[in-house]
Amino acid sequence: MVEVIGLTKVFKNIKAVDNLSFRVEEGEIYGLLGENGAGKTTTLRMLATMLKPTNGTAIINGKDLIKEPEEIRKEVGILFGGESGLYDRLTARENILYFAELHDMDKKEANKKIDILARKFDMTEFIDRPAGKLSKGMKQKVAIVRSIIHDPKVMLFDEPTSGLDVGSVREVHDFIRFCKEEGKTIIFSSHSMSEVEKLCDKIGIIHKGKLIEEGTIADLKEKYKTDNLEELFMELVGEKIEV
Ligand SMILES: Nc1ncnc2c1ncn2[C@@H]1O[C@H](COP(=O)(O)OP(=O)(O)OP(=O)(O)O)[C@@H](O)[C@H]1O
Repeated sequence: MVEVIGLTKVFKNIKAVDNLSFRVEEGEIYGLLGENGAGKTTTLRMLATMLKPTNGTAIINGKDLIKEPEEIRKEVGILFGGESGLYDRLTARENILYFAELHDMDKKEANKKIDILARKFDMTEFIDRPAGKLSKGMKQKVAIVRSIIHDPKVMLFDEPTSGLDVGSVREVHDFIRFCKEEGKTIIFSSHSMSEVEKLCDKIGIIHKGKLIEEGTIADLKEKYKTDNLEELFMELVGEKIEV
């Protein structure tokens, strides 16, 4: 379970995230939807302890983000879109093992787990090849396994499909559904309502760092009397721009 409480991040004169609060239950996929610069990445980086909040906190599986960052790190996995951040000269396996070591995992155990996950995600053919020689989709699979090697209970996805082809997008979506089946708590950021609509149980619309609307797909359709959530999103965000 994740409960975000008044989370705020100020960079010099920019309030990137402004008093954000929302809650995600176990086994639920929460879609954080917003345009470029809305504050999605900053929110997820704070939840992953990669950035220190200016204010507010989050309770992740009973642990406090501010008071127990080391504990939170064990609970959380994060997958980014775009550059996968792998070391090109290391093999896919070595990249994952390096990350497993940072999480104090036993090397033998980690290797066993990599073999299981490599079979699951159809990676056995390239798991021992240098990451620099892999395609974008293959690299994203390596990043996927790296993100769950320590078996986190909470998964954060920051626009994980950006720059991928249709087949790879489907694989990432399948992985997100797999995480849900495993009972993980999932927060997924995107600027595409159709992508969020396909995957998420609940949506939070974020604009200029603030949560401006929240609900299930059915709730939002009912509230705004529309089936076209993409249009609704543009309207909500557009309205706020004019204010
Ligand atoms: N390290 C930083 N220093 C200064 N400003 C930053 C920093 N990181 C983000 N910002 C600013 O904070 C705001 C929110 O950025 P953020 O990356 O969280 O948005 P986003 O919703 O993830 O957008 P995108 O879809 O483009 O990734 C933007 O105005 C951005 O310029």
